[in-house]
Amino acid sequence: MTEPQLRDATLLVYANKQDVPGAASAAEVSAELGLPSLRGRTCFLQSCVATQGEGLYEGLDWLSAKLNAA
Ligand SMILES: Nc1nc2c(ncn2[C@@H]2O[C@H](COP(=O)(O)OP(=O)(O)OP(=O)(O)O)[C@@H](O)[C@H]2O)c(=O)[nH]1
Repeated sequence: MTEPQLRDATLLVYANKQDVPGAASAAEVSAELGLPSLRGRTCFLQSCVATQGEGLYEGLDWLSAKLNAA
């Protein structure tokens, strides 16, 4: 995401399997990916439990809003 060619990219990251004991938290995933240090980039990390559908639409709603605004 730091590459100049990706300056207009929109990135949605799912931190999945939040129901699994010991799963990396959303904050841990974000830190591991270096998202907090990204400047001037459009990205969002959504925690989710894919098998139960939790968090999926929230992430897609964010993505949809960003793409519609672009
Ligand atoms: N408990 C739990 N299991 C999940 C979740 N999402 C996916 N799984 C399970 O994880 C297994 C692997 O799912 P895949 O869709 O094959 O994902 P993958 O990327 O190929 O494999 P992984 O790296 O294990 O996620 C399947 O048994 C899924 O049912 C979740 O949110 N919670």
